[in-house]
Amino acid sequence: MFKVLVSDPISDLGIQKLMDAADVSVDKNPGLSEDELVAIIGDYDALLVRSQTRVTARIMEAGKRLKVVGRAGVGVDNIDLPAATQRGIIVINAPDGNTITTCEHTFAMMMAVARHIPQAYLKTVSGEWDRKSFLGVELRNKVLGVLGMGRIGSEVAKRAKAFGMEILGYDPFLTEERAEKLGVRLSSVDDIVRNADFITVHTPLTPETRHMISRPQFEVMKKGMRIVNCARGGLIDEAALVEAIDQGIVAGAAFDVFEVEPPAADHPFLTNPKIIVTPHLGASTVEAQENVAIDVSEQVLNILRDIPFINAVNMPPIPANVLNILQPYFSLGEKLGSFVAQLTEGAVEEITVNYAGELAEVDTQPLTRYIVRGILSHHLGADQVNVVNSMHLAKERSVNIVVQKSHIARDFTNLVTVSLRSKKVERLVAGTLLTGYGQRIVQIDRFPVDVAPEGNLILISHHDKPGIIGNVGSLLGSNDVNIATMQVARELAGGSAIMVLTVDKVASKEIISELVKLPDLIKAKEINLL
Ligand SMILES: NC(=O)C1=CN([C@@H]2O[C@H](COP(=O)(O)OP(=O)(O)OC[C@H]3O[C@@H](n4cnc5c(N)ncnc54)[C@H](O)[C@@H]3O)[C@@H](O)[C@H]2O)C=CC1
Ligand SMILES: O=C(O)C(=O)COP(=O)(O)O
Repeated sequence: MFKVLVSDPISDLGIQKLMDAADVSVDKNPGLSEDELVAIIGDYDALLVRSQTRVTARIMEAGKRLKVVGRAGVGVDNIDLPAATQRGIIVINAPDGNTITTCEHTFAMMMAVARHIPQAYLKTVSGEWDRKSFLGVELRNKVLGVLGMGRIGSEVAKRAKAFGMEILGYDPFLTEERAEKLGVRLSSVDDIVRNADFITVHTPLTPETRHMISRPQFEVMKKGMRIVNCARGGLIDEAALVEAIDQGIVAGAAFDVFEVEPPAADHPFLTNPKIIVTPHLGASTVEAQENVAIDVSEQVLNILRDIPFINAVNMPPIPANVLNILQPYFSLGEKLGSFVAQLTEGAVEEITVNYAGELAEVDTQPLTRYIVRGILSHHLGADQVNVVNSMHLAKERSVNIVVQKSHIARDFTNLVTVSLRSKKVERLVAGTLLTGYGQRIVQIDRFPVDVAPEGNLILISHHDKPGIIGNVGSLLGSNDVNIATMQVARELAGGSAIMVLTVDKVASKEIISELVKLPDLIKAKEINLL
């Protein structure tokens, strides 16, 4: 039974799929402190959070069973990603489900700050009919600067057009072509800062974006501009904003997010009449909360059930066209890695992967992660290594990874060859997918073979002499080990040869040492690919 802890308020409807799963039990326990989480996290396989829970390295260290942290939303700045990667904890988010909701909140904030709605509301409900203090401005014909033209920024731009605004956009990934499609003028930060009547920020908080709007930017802004932050506290320098309001540069600001959340009781924003605030409500609609919870629950369920996943925050994304080519090879790659690791004696120093055929045309890094996972799992334990941390663990152990590519794959469409070098030996295995036959190992060291990489295998090296096959068969038979398939390969008649057997049950160590005593048999090694 997998145990999932939900430590922030997450939509019940959205996590229904998890709650209904027969193999999952869900505990909802929002609002725990770090110490309280550290005390209980050891029992859980998955943790579901929003932005409130800070998932620290301490929590992850205590989460000995923790496989996945699911963020029901976009921002993962509350999760220690390097610590997660190091421990092989997969971090996933739900980036699409709250885009429209957050965009609409941004618009609500922009209109509220243009028309002083919260301030007017407060006066009206207090019994004062004040129609003089709240003269607003129209959005029509105003210049809106959008910093960060990703999902939310682009949706804001689309809606701003309908309001008759002129839009300047900046994003390192915004192309001229896309800007034109969105009806946005591609601009620089400086352009936007100097010319906008309204600025809205929609970037993540990174060392580069931290205080992207600070004193030097406020100094050159149009007098009377208004600014909105429904992305992340810290993008706009809070102290510099208060100064810019005092200097009459900024006429109004609308903030949904703060550098420290919740803000201290004496935070200057809370008493400034020109600043309106909401408590990080950007994603808080029924629809968005259901969407993100559904997305994250599905992914968490797949990860817990070991169904290959394609996207994680702590792993580079795989484009769909590349995934189509690579995905069928993920399981084969892992098995080839495991196979060659079981053959190799001594500490692995170098892994060489050769991709031949169509595979050579695409970015094969995701497949390499599976191969390395297969190799390292043999030594470190399958529960310790996954595709998120496999490369990191190899690097940590100074294992050199060499990737080679060639367009010619002998007679196959694709061929994946994995060699391992240790101080003692160099071993090699190659595999492919054959239409109608599935996964095949087609080469072991220098011997061509045709073996399905599954189940219990015994690899025997021997001299090519008559009687060997019979002797091996009789010994295994007399020990009640049934041979399902057998392959023999040799270099030259009478030279060195190998035999690969698939057996129905694991042959004990004693049987393997009996095999080695047979005449002309050099080595026998059991390989498990379950
Ligand atoms: N207030 C709230 O409740 C919510 C806040 N958010 C936050 O909103 C922000 C945007 O979210 P999405 O649009 O979904 O993310 P996104 O990843 O689709 O867009 C972010 C964009 O920022 C751009 N960017 C990065 N560095 C930049 C820079 N120096 N200058 C300009 N652009 C830069 C990126 O290229 C990307 O296109 C995130 O910080 C997210 O955490 C998201 C949902 C709800
Ligand atoms: O999705 C995001 O990045 C958000 O900031 C939303 O945060 P929340 O899930 O409402 O705590």
